[in-house]
Amino acid sequence: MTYAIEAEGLVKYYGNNQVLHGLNMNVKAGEIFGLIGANGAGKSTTIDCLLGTKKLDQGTVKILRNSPNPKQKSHFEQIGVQFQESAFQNGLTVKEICEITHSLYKNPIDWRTKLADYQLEHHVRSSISTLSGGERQKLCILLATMGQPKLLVLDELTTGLDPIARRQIWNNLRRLNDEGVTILLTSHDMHEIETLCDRILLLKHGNVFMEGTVQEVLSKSGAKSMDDAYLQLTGEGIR
Ligand SMILES: Nc1ncnc2c1ncn2[C@@H]1O[C@H](COP(=O)(O)OP(=O)(O)OP(=O)(O)O)[C@@H](O)[C@H]1O
Repeated sequence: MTYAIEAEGLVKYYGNNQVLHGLNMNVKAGEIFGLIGANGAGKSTTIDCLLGTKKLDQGTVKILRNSPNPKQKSHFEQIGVQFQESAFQNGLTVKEICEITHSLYKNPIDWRTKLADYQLEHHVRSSISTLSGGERQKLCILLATMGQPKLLVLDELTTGLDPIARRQIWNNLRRLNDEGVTILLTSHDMHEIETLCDRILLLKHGNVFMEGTVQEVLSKSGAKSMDDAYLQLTGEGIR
């Protein structure tokens, strides 16, 4: 079995607040893996620790068989990342940010041919600040794929996207996955998780609460949908 990510015993504190409590997590090469959990469960922190953009207090991570090191260009070129809030420099146009990102990689995609996949072809000369939230989100995902990554990491993938845009993104991700790209994503949209993910890990208070295929999680919970399974498993019913 080849793993794209192997993480063992992850511990992370912010000051005195322990956010990850010895988390173990493996993502198989070629799968779409969903990290789910309530607000504050530690999903973004986990992703940061896996990527090495935040320092672990304890534990080990192998990502594409190496220790995470965002400064090691040849390794990091293989990992495409879309963070929750992408900071764009003020005033840049779509074309400019694409050209800048393109120049960072050894084997970049021809981004102009991909704009239509993200419904951005009419926005090439638009300033990023004038894009809608959903358009900006799509641009983030396009930029994350610029270097032809082996692993794509997407934090809150389709937040703010309308149902059509969401499906367009899902199709794009499936296509990338069919081409061999491993995908790690977080989402609060259980329908999205059910539709896309081969396996999921439910994080609760910084530890594994449950993991398995969507089918396994559904049958363990006895629920018919991931939405119901999520509410039942976490016991976080609506009051
Ligand atoms: N830089 C930070 N400094 C201090 N505490 C932090 C920091 N970042 C996150 N936290 C805390 O760590 C906990 C986990 O946060 P994290 O962002 O990892 O959760 P999450 O599961 O991604 O949440 P959400 O679904 O709301 O995005 C939260 O209690 C949060 O307040």
